[in-house]
Amino acid sequence: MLPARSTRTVSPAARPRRDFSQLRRLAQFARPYVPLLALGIVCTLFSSGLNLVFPGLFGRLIDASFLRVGNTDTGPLDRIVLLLLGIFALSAAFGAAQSYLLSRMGASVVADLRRALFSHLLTLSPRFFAAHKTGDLTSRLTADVGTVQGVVSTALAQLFSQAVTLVGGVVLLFVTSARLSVVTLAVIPLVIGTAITIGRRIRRVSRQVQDAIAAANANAEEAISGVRVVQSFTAEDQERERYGAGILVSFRAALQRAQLQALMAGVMSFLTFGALAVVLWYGGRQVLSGAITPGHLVSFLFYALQVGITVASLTGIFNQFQEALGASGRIFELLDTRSDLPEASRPAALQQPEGRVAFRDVSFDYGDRGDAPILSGLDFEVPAGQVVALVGPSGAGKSTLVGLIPRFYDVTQGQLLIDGTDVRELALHDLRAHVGLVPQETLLFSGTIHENILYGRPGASDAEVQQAARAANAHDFIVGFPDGYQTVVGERGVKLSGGQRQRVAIARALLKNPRILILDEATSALDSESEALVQDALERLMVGRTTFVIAHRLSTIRTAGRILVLEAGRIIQDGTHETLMASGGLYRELYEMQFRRQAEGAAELDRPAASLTGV
Ligand SMILES: Nc1ncnc2c1ncn2[C@@H]1O[C@H](COP(=O)(O)OP(=O)(O)OP(=O)(O)O)[C@@H](O)[C@H]1O
Repeated sequence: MLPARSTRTVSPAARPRRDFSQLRRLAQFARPYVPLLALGIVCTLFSSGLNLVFPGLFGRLIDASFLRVGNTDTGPLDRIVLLLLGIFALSAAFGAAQSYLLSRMGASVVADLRRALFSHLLTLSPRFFAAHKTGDLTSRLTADVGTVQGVVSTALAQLFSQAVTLVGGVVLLFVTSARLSVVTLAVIPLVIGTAITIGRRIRRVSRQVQDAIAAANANAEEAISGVRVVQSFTAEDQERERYGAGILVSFRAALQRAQLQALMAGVMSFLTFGALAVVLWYGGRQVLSGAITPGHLVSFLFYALQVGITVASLTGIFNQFQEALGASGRIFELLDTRSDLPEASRPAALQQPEGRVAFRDVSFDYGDRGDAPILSGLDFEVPAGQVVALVGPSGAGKSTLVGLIPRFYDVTQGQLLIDGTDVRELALHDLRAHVGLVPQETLLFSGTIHENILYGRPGASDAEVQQAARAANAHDFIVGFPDGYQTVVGERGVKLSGGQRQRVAIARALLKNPRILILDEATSALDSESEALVQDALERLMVGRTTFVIAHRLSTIRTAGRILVLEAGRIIQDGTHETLMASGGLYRELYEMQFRRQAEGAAELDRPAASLTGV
């Protein structure tokens, strides 16, 4: 949730300005579709203009027929009805064209808005995603943008046609009978006043509804993606309650909104039809006194009805706009969020880096805890091509350290240099193009194995994909599937085993061919054959690259060119396996503990993770 989002207060003077700027921003999204909009407006003018003709014709129809009882000449009546039919047909055709054109514009604007929002989300940093729940973000992409869509397409179309009808209707009211018009229009300030007062409250509550739905969505998203954990802890009731509580909040807010909308509709309806009754009474007296004909009164009533319906539906549209302003506020809030990883205005070039990495007196904290920094005083240099194993207790800061290299976070103090250039001076895209990442929890995207490997370098040939898969020891198991490389892996790769997923991820990294590699070795159980295949693939992947391994396996640690031992965010030992074993200290302790466990053959404990990085 964004901090203080729903409780933010806006001074009354600031609100209209903000509303206006939001509308202007929405309008900017509509700019490419101005021709469509213009054509839509022309159709609206015709369709609504034609609709304004018929009350006048109705009046003439009355005077030409009902008041001439006994007259056998039906010519005038026939002509008027034919004219009416023609007008209705034309108006319907223009109305349909208008509806299509403006809806098309709305759908286009909304598609652009969704694309812009998603594309912007992808530029935001891990810090942002750590602070926002996925469900809340997807809710903005779906529910909020959907609300805006309603307005941009249908409500906008209605707004134009109602505006034309309103202006035209009022003019024609005066033409038909100025006196009656004054009586009718006296009610309009009341209508507008009500619309503004209640509308404002509707908007506030609408935002509460959207906020509550987003929060509930976020819970649902977590529970669904972690459904195995939920089920294994038989925590279904707890999750039901949590989601139910969120939905209750949104339900209550929605009820409040419905009450306000109902109140608005009721008041509007009474004001409109009450005014009509008054007109009927006053107009009837004028007909009786012979001041106007019955046809005139009928025309007037139709115009008044049109104007009344228009005013009432305009207030409905006004409501919709209020809702959409609430939703677009939430959308623009996201679009306005800037990444906390500023891009250099003139980035240094990084075409074919060697892959030297240097930490210069680096300190780092996540900025959310006031106490000691997570990393402090890191000062070391890794020559190109060296394999560095990071070892240390859980929470020592190993993952945090490697996360600084692709700039998921910026150092709080000091400098991180690649080939002598501060990473903050490089274009983020260039930097990351040269850094490969094989995380512990391999994430594959739903799609085929081929697509997942190709992710490493879109545009690579089939032969290159296969070559990478072979080097990653993945080719054999892939061709063993009936669909081979076209096998669909399921969401997050669930249809593959842990070891298979890792090897696909290694193939993906091989295809990317980065100069710098970050490897978080998996701690999850792999049988020894699978582990040997993964290990073999990893060794091939590391060749010739500067590699940082968060090492859990004895074999990796022994063969690493260098070992850095981290404790509480500081490097306390730096050397090779042999030198560190010789000098004693934390490394030897961790190593011996693990070795002992392995020697004891304790099946559950013999995984290196338990001792070298997990104590
Ligand atoms: N996104 C985050 N926001 C705030 N604090 C974090 C974040 N990620 C990690 N931390 C904190 O930073 C510290 C170091 O965590 P880190 O994940 O780097 O340790 P680690 O050595 O990799 O541990 P492990 O071996 O258990 O994975 C921990 O105290 C952790 O709580």
